[in-house]
Amino acid sequence: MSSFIIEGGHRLKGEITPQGAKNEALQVICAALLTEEEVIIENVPDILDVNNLIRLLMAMGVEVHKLNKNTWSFKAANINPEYIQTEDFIDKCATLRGSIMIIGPLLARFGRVSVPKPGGDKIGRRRLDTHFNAIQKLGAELVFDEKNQLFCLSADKLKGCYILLDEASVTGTANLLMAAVLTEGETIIYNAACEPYVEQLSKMLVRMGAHIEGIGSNRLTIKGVSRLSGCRHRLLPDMIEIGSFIGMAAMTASDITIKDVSMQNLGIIPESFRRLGIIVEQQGDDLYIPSQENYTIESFIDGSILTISDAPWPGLTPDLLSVMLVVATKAEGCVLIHQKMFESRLFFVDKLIDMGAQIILCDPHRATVIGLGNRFRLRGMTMTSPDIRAGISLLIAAMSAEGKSIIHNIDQIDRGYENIDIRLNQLGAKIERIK
Ligand SMILES: CC(=O)N[C@H]1[C@@H](OP(=O)(O)OP(=O)(O)OC[C@H]2O[C@@H](n3ccc(=O)[nH]c3=O)[C@H](O)[C@@H]2O)O[C@H](CO)[C@@H](O)[C@@H]1O
Ligand SMILES: C=C(OP(=O)(O)O)C(=O)O
Repeated sequence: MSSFIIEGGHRLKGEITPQGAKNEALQVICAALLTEEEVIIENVPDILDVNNLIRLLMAMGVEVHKLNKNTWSFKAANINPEYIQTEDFIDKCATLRGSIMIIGPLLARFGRVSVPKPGGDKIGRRRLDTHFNAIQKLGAELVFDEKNQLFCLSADKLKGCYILLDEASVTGTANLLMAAVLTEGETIIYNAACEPYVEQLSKMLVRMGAHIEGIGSNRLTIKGVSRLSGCRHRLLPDMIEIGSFIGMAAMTASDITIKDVSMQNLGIIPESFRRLGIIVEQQGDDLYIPSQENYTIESFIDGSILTISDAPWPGLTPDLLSVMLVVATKAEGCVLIHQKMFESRLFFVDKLIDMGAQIILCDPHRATVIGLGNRFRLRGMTMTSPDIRAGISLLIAAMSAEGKSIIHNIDQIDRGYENIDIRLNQLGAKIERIK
């Protein structure tokens, strides 16, 4: 496992361009399985999760070519049905959460698929009922092979119907949508996740020949077609990386411009950082974060302590709460961070407490941060990254801390941030990668 050695206290200056979005990449790469024709995807981030998914598709028999640094071509004309039964397939699926989204396309195209519990962050229970309950409504049969912990789905024929999701699951919506576009008849998905990445997937599917109405809303109406064609698709910038850079700039009192952020797809993210007192200026489609010595957390209008909590889109993404929590440790004022969706994502605060931050972990979902402003600087420390977003948050903490820090298990960061050490060092950070 690799580690980062970070020398804290360096301010960053300059411009940084966000990578293509990890969570969109995982959806649209799976969508390439829906057609025998070539699908070209641009702006693909060079990160562990995406590379693992590409490796999985290659092993399945998909013809894959890297056309240039961030552009890939996929042709799923000859998928090997036997490989999908092998241990190697199961092991590869288990490396990432996104692998669950091969179910919809493979079931719709080949009538059967078996997958293990997917990998991804260990941030609490991550059930898949929404995926399987919905796909069963389309007519698939589900058998859970307890001994091998495999979900086995089969269907002679899928048939469109009305489906009300029990929760607006992002990967669940994507999976069902990908099955529905090749399913006979009309499928209505209500309580669909409607974040920009699902919207992007829908637009891509329409370019491939699918009929989808209600794109961008939580009610999608799909009229199934018998085949889809190839297409070209470009990923949006990664909103979680953009948010991470905003937080990093604030914590290190840096002056940075985040280029080409696709402002209309950031939703409530810039405003949420503003509530922590951070100046986030829109300049065309860039975000400028000026160097700030101090920032003060707002209170609610009635004077009570601010709460920042996650909610399905257009609410605030849960993937940025760890970053916001770290940012609050250096602010003036108090905030309650309420992580509603995941139950084990806040445990990393013990490391921040060891660094000197004042945080009360109220329960697995809530932490109160008492910002210390400039009265105290975090101390550098040795720590291990438990998950992707805790990882980037600890990196931000280490960059602002006094002295040296070491972060182990940085695979967790590499899962979602492309060459983060190299890109941040170009702006003035001092991060060394050791194998
Ligand atoms: C590969 C990928 O795209 N991963 C993202 C995707 O995961 P993923 O699609 O796995 O997450 P889901 O949207 O299914 O749900 C995430 C968690 O939130 C809970 N939940 C969800 C919806 C809801 O209305 N109420 C509710 O409580 C679920 O029970 C679950 O514990 O969406 C999550 C929520 O934005 C993000 O954190 C992940 O980064
Ligand atoms: C939770 C995340 O990823 P995954 O769903 O892939 O585990 C994340 O990106 O923050």
